Amino acid sequence: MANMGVPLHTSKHMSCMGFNRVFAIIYICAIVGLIYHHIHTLLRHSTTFISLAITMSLLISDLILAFMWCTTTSFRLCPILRQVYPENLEKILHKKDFPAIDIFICTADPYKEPPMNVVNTALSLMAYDYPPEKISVYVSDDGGSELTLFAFMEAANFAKIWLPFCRDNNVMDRCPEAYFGSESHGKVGPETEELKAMYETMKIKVENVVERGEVCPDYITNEQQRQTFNKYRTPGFTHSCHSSIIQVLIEGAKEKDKGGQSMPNLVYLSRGKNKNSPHHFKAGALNTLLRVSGIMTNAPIVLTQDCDMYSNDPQTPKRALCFISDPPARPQLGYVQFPQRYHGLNKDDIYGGEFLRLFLANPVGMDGLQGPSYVGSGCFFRRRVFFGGPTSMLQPEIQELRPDCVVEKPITSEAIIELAHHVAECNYENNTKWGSQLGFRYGSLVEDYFTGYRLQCEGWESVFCHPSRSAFLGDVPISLIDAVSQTKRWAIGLLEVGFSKYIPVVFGSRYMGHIMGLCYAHYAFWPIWSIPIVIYSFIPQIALLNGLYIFPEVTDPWFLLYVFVFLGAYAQDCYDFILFGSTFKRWWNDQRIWLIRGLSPYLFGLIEYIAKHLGIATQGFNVTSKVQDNEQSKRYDQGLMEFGVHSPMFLPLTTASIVSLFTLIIGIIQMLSMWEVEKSFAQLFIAGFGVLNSWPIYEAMILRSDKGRIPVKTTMISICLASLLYGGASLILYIMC
Ligand SMILES: O=c1ccn([C@@H]2O[C@H](COP(=O)(O)OP(=O)(O)O[C@H]3O[C@H](CO)[C@@H](O)[C@H](O)[C@H]3O)[C@@H](O)[C@H]2O)c(=O)[nH]1
Ligand SMILES: [Mn+2]
Repeated sequence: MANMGVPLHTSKHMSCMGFNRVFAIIYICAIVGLIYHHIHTLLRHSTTFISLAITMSLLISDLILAFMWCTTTSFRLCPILRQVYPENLEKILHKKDFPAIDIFICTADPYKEPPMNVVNTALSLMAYDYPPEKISVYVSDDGGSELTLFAFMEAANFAKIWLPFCRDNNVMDRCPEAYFGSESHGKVGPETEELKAMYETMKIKVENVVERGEVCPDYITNEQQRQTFNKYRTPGFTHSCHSSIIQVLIEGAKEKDKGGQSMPNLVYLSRGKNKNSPHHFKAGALNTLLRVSGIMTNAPIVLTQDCDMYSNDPQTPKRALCFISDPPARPQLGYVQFPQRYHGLNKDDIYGGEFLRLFLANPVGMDGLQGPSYVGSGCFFRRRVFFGGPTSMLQPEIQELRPDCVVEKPITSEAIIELAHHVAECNYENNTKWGSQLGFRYGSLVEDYFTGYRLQCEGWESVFCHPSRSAFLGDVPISLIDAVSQTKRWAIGLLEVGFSKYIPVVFGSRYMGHIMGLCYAHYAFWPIWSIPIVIYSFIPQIALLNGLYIFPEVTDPWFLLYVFVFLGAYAQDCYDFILFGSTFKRWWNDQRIWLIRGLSPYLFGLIEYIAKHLGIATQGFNVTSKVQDNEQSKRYDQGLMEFGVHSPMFLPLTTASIVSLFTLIIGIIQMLSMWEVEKSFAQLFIAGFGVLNSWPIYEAMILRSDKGRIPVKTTMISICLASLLYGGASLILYIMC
């Protein structure tokens, strides 16, 4: 935009857009051809039950793959890249007119999310290069743990030195752990060493407390603190059953840092819970944060952060402001989303933890439409979006929570504290619109996706901002079981939206247009990828072992169509990766993890979702562990896949890899003895591709002896399953023919 000649942001279409559109048309023709071929085979050549069943399963697989390809393509039709110019901000908006920001940090379990890490995240955000009196940091502790509170009491003290230090030395890494762990801190001078020692002391103290599981008496310095900690020790207090606890740790208006400047507010909150009322996991925590912050500061801008996502760039709020303070550019702008990026990924990213598509490529694609979806962290919202659509404001149940209400009393005043406790109680939401029409939406384990989707359906737009220096950096799972468990939770959450009355292809398309509807459908139906992946991992192989050829011969022109469809999709996927700055090896690992997800978390997610609907099981929000085990980290850094434990989630993987290997060996022997490669080539190729992808699995089964290898039990069960599959299939064939 041009505001008095100085732009705050600019945008341009990505140069690949034209190519993407042309390629999409060609590829659609190929898909139509393929489906025609299947139907033709089905009607003409499927004379037996077996051939009918096989053709049907291939048809279903390819229909699902085609649908998913269409949804993926909708991200490629209108990608745009943006530039922001935060240096121009103050030419347009005076610093004193910057809007206030309420920052929310969620944590849920002091043993999976070490309080010291949460503290680091909070300190990095408090140290933003932004007027401190306009920042309030609210920490939500769903773990209801005195350990977390203790860590934050320590952090409040440390902040008084840390904030002026960052400001005076113009530090970039404002997360202490990152700063002291990097090279840059050596250059500043002796005061740094002193500060580092202080930080280490705090860290040891906090880690000590966590290890003991309680705050020991010598760490409690005054009567007020004792009373606070006693709240956690009253009889009947458990992390899932207690009344709300709110502690103002820094009252910005009253306290000054060591440099004499004002400070941001820092508020600790553990919402009330009891066993009989649902707490809605993170969405519930965020809504409580919205209300408590509404009562205390009611800033017009809200930033939500996961506890591991520390700030990597102090300019970030100003970048967000470049969009928010420029209403003509996007009149209905509801939020500015920064990508989730991670530190500590291993070189080739074996678990595809970067989620390049999810967090980078796809949002860039949606940015050219109505804007990216919300991904749970690193998102600056206008508070107003939580109270109805842009033109239809919804009233909250009490006046004080209106987004335009101005708070006049200090945050520690008795009236404010009392009301804050009241809105944080577990029964407060009964008979209100919270979670259905107000705030973050309930009903899905991926509250972020669901909330963003509902907001965009209400008419809100969004913007994707991804400066070259990552705005935030978080932790990634470093073992396969953690990675697949996380994806499984997402899969269940996504299906909860996909098969609800909000089904994106219908509901979303109606309110946002078909392309946006397809984008949202892409996520909602992620888990159904498991159907074709499972079919292609077993059927061609088992068929070949039984002498059935199910694809066109190499000399058949239809074979060329298969080659085009396969290579086209893979090559474009790889091209996208390189385009977004990744590497070939990372792409290769990403396509492997996609297959693994199809065989494991998507599949289990689908099954558990169905079980839940039949009333057999329920799923909670299993927090991803952010604790680093040294030995595990070492193996992760070497790029080894970490299995280590026996889990049913691994069985489809290991079984499929055994079946593929066996098929490849038998197939090659057959080929050498009969020279009939034309017929079996496609199936041999699929088995070979499976083997290539399964390499780390064979290694972990046979070659490795470290703790991360596949347990013998898992291998044994998979061998049995593979034999059963083969035996069962042969038996059916024998009976039917
Ligand atoms: O009952 C709960 C459960 C979780 N959390 C917090 O939610 C955040 C995300 O949890 P995590 O275990 O790290 O899940 P991830 O799968 O890594 O998170 C991704 O997926 C979630 C949806 O499943 C989103 O909420 C997140 O923002 C997104 O980063 C963490 O800060 C937790 O402390 C709560 O506050 N209360
Ligand atoms: Mn996380």
